[in-house]
Order: sequence, then C-alpha cells, then structure tokens
Amino acid sequence: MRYAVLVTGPAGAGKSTFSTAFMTHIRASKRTANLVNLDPAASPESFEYEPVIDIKDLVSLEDVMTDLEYGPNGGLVYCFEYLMENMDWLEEELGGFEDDYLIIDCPGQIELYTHHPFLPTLVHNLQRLGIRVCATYLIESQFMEDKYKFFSGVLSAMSAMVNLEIPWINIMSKMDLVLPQAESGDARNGARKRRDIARYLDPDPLLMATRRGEEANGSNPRFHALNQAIVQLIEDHPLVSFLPLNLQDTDSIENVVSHIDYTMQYGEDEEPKEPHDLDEGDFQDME
Ligand SMILES: Nc1nc2c(ncn2[C@@H]2O[C@H](COP(=O)(O)OP(=O)(O)OP(=O)(O)O)[C@@H](O)[C@H]2O)c(=O)[nH]1
Repeated sequence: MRYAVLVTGPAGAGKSTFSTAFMTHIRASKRTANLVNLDPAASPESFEYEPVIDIKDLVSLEDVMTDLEYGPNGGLVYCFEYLMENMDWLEEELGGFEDDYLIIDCPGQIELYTHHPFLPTLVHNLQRLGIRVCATYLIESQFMEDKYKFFSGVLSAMSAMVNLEIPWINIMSKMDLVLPQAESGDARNGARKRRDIARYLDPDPLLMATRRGEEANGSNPRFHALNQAIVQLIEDHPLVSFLPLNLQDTDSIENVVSHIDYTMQYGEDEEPKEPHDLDEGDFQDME
C-alpha cells in the first residue's frame, strides 16, 4: 500500500516547513517517506529534502512567465492546467515508488482549494493508482489574533474539505508563536488564554456573533445578518476543528503524525513479520 499526504493551505501557512518536519519524523521512526513538490514557483532553497518528484521538471512558473508572457497568477494556473493535461507524467514518476509515505507539498493559491479542478483531479488519479490519500490543511496561529480572519480560514478549510471529499486533518500551525503568551503572566490570565485557544482549536461560532446593530471590528452593522448566517452555517456543519502543531515540541509533531496515520489507516494492510524477517534493530525499538 502506498500513502499520499497532501500538505495544503494558504500561502505562508508553513506547508514546506511542516513537510520537512514530517519527513524527519517519519525517517527517524525508520519508515520511508519521500517528498513531492507540486509548487511550480518553489525555490530550491525551500527544501531541506530534495523532492523525488518535482512539478518543475515538467513545467516551471519562470519558463511560463518568460515564454508565454503570463503574470504570476495566470502563470500558476497555466502550470496546474498543464499538469492536469499531463497526468501520465505524474503517473510515470510515481511508478517507481513503493515506499509507504509520499508527502506532497502543495501550492498556496487559495483558489486551488475552493473551486479549481486541479486538486480533485490529482486526488482522483492518485486513488486510481491505488494510493491512499489524505489531506492536511494548515492555517497559521496568527489567524487567532483576528477572529474575522480566523473565520475566513475556517470557511476556506470547510470549502476545501467539501471540494475534495477525502480524509482530512486541519492543523493550526506555528503554535510556538501563541503558546508562550498563554504560559506567561499570572495563573488566572494563563488559564483564560488557554481557554481562548481551545475555543479557536474547536471553533466556537459564537466568537463571531454580534448583537444586532453592534459594530463588528469596525465593519458596517449591516453585516450583522451575514455574520449570523455564517455562525449558523458553522454551527450546523461542525466539520472543522484544528490540531495544534508546535514544531518546537516533538510530542506535538508525534501527535499530528499519529492522527495522520490513524486517518490513513496506516499499516492496516501490513502482514505481520515472520520472526526470521526481524533484525536486531526491531528488538532495540521494543526496548
Ligand atoms: N515561528 C514559526 N514560523 C514558522 C513555522 N513554520 C513556518 N514558519 C515560517 O513561516 C514562513 C512560511 O513558511 P513556509 O513553510 O515556507 O510556508 P508555505 O506554506 O510552504 O509557503 P508557500 O509555499 O509560499 O505557500 C517561513 O518564514 C517559515 O520560517 C513554525 O512552526 N513556527
């Protein structure tokens, strides 16, 4: 069985950094993982592990912008459409990998997750090849600092989940930036901040509720009805909750990887090892 984890989310959410930490963690636990880059604009410096498959070997944003004179956004859309037309290239590239995890670092264009057919086509093709696919969707903890920005993140996560219909894990990345605040100050303050964080990790739609006529974040009170409708939508479809990810804390990475393993039903089809297949390293792992 092959497994593919799509690492998705808006630009700058920490996808490449998480992909690297994920690779390191999987390899440290003596499993195999390979990185796949699907961002045609990614610079080589963004990867600590060299991707085994790189969309830039098929099409690069730079070439498209130079040769076709497209701007950066149109160029990116062109690259994804080009890949969609050349899925046999990806299929061929994937053919050589019988390893257990493919970590697919996706681009940060939000339209890819909400309405562009690129990701559904990709998922369909991976599944056709017998690869079990799950998605992680990262939004960064700074979204918690502005509840309206946070809810736009919740809605984009929800939209992406509905668009892709595959096992899904939402991750609140860069928790190292907010956790120290929760730990600082007196005990009562700390407890209140931790409670606030919990409301964001399991989104409480009431965070956004306003009373009729009340100004919300400087916005026009006429938005009250719209806010109420969004609150209702999130309440009626409680699809989104977030796993906190603090890359400074090994337990936090371990927790996220365990959720991914569980969601993917990793190892469910593994045959038990015969005693003669076990080597010394396996016994050391059990100590
Ligand atoms: N403090 C902190 N910074 C982080 C963390 N993860 C990523 N960053 C920083 O956030 C910025 C963006 O990180 P990337 O991993 O490149 O984000 P990305 O989602 O791959 O970005 P795009 O590919 O442009 O969409 C970089 O400056 C990282 O150093 C984290 O866990 N904590």
